[in-house]
Amino acid sequence: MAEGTRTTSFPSDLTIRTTEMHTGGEPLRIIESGYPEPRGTTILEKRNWLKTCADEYRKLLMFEPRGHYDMYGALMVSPDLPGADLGVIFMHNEGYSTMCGHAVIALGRYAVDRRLVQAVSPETRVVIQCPCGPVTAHVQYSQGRSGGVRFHSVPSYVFALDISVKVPGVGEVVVDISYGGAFYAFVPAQRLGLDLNTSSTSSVADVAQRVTEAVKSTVKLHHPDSPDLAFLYGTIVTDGGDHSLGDNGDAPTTNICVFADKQVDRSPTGSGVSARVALQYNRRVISLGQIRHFRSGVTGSQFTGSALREVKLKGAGFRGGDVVGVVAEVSGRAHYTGMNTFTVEADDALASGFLAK
Ligand SMILES: O=C(O)[C@H]1NCC[C@@H]1O
Repeated sequence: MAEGTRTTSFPSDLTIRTTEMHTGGEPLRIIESGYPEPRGTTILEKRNWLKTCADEYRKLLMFEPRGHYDMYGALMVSPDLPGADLGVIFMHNEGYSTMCGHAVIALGRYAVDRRLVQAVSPETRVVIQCPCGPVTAHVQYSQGRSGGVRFHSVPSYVFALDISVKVPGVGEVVVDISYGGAFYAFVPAQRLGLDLNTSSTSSVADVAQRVTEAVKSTVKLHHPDSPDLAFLYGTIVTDGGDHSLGDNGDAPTTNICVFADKQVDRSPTGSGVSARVALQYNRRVISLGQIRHFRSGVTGSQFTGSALREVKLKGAGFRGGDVVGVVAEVSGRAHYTGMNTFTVEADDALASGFLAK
C-alpha cells in the first residue's frame, strides 16, 4: 500500500478523548467523546452494533500506534436496566468482552470522581450495567477522595469440572470451566509443564492460548440468558489454588489470565477471580465469607475474593441442568495514568492500526 493513501473513513475532524487508568497494572482506556454512538435498545444489541458497524474505531484505539497488543478499553453507553447508573461496553485486541472486573474497579472510581453518581462517604454505590448484567461497585470515598473498590458481579458458577482436552504440544489436559460474567478454562500450571514463578509470561500465554483453542473445539458452552454470552473468553493458569488452600492457607493464590487473542492480563482478573471463587466454593476449598487473596503472576498485584451467598441458576449447567452458583465479592484498587486526545490525519496509511506482536 502506498504511503499516503487514505485507507479509512474516519471523519477528517475526528477527535476522541479518553481518560487512562490502570487496575493492578492492567490498562483501561475510558472513551469519553468522539466515538460513534452504538445503536440498539439492549446493551447486547449495542455490543453487536459496534462489532458489525464500528469495529475500525476499536482498532484505532486498541491497536498501535495509539494502543498496543494488550490494550483494554471501555465505552460508556446509556444503560437499559432500571436502577443502573451507567452502561459499559468493553473492548480488547480481538473484540468485545462480556465482563471485566478490572474495568469495573476503575470505572467505579471514575464515576465517583466525575460525579456521574452522587459521592457518599464512606462508600458510594455505583451500579454498572455490563453486557453480562448489572454489577454493583462500592467505592471507598472519604475527605473528597475515592479509593479502593469492591464489587458484586452477576452470579458466578461452575459450568463443568474435570474436562479432558487434547492440547497440541502438551497432550491430554484436565481443565475446569467456570463463569464469572465470562467463561474461562482453569488449569494448574503444573499440568502444562509450567511454573508461575519461573516460566516466562510469553510461554504461559502461548500454552494457555492452545488450551483455549482446545477447549473451544471440545466443549459447547451455553448461557441461559443469551447465546451472546456463551463463548470461552480465555484460560487462566493457576498455581493449583482452586484445589486446595496450599501449605499456608493465608498466602495469595497466583494466576495468569490469557484472554481474547492471546492477550495477557496484568491484573489478577476480576471476572476470573469471581469464577475462581465459584470454583473454590464448589470444591469446598473456601466457605461462605472466607476472604482469599488472588495475585497476578505478571505484576504481583492483588485482588481479594470471597463467596457471599449461594444462588440457584436454572439451566446453566453443562448439560442444561440447574446449578448452585455464588455471588462473589471482589476488591482491588485502580489509579489514573493520564488523559489523551486522539486524532487521525487524512493521509495516514496506518490510521486503521496494526499489531506488531
Ligand atoms: O479483570 C477482568 O475481569 C478483565 N481484565 C482483562 C480481562 C478481563 O476482562
